[in-house]
Amino acid sequence: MRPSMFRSVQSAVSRTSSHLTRRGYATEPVPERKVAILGAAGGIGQPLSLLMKLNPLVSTLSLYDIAGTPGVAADVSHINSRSEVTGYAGEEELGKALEGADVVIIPAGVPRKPGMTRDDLFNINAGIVKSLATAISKYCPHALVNMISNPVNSTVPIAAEVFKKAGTYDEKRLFGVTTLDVVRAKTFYAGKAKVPVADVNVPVIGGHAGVTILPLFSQATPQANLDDDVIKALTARTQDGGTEVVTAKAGKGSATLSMAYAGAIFADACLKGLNGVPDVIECSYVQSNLIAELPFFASKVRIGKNGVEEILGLGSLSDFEQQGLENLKAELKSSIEKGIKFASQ
Ligand SMILES: NC(=O)c1ccc[n+]([C@@H]2O[C@H](COP(=O)([O-])OP(=O)(O)OC[C@H]3O[C@@H](n4cnc5c(N)ncnc54)[C@H](O)[C@@H]3O)[C@@H](O)[C@H]2O)c1
Ligand SMILES: O=C(O)C[C@H](O)C(=O)O
Repeated sequence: MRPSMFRSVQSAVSRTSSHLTRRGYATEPVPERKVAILGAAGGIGQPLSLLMKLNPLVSTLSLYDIAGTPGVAADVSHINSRSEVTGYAGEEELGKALEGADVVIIPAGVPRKPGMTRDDLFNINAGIVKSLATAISKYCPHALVNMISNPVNSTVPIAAEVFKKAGTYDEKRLFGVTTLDVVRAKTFYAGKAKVPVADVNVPVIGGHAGVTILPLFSQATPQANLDDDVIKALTARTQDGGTEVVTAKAGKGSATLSMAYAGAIFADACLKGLNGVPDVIECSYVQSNLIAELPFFASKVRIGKNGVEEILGLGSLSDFEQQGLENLKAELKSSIEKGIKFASQ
């Protein structure tokens, strides 16, 4: 667990309802925040529900799925942390699940099996995302939306189109969650650079599938003089990280635990941004004008009270990364167009 998150979890467990620190001094009251998780009974949804229950910034935790959420909610609700937990099951309860949500996290949809690409999930997940986005535009149009469902490169444009049609689109409030790529890049880099993983930072740009995932190891900190072939191998491993897990799970799904961790980190950043914490910066796949032909692109973004406050520049890229950027454009462009076309039908 990231050290700051570990401290959050510790303080969640020790915090009282009157917001006293462990030493007993009164602190600033923490704002009320409702977080809804759509797909909460799934492989990602369950551990993500647990992690969000441990987050002291959450006051109401709303767990929605087509089935199974009352059990998940009953289970995590016994944890002695701040939030009140409610489970909602079935479409007729979706409105109640979403009403008043500040942050909506969406890990709903089918995962990959060995041999599949993320795009192979499009036919099923596009429809799921479209209907969930329609409900968000109706019940909590101002929420920050954290899209986890794959293919993220297309599901984010789908949600954007749905919101546009409903007249509720605010590009600052829609995020594709690419945090797992960053988490992987940090872990793999620390292993090769032989530096403490907790100190490592690596920006990951582009999108969230294969070559569209572009880690910028030239900007990794702490810097290490790794050979070109090591950087190439680290890049390939980060791009194939999801497939590595899908293969190892041998038909039983894709990354769930590491994704729940990554999703919890990103949602925590959104909550901190909403609460006015300064300098909250994470990589995310958002509407962007950094690359002319790619209306959605992952890069470092500053998250604030209204969502995306600033899209940070890409910084200087090595020749290898510059080539990687050229290589990802065609695939990312076509995934974006596929999502937009689907949602406009
Ligand atoms: N962004 C990322 O980095 C990342 C990482 C891992 C997985 N994923 C994606 O996340 C998605 C979920 O993965 P998983 O392993 O949790 O799958 P899962 O099958 O274990 O869980 C998905 C859950 O979604 C629910 N669901 C289906 N239709 C729904 C609807 N209309 N409304 C609400 N819930 C619905 C299912 O009932 C199930 O509980 C997949 O698309 C997967 O590819 C993304
Ligand atoms: O690889 C997958 O299908 C799931 C997810 O996108 C991941 O990166 O682990």
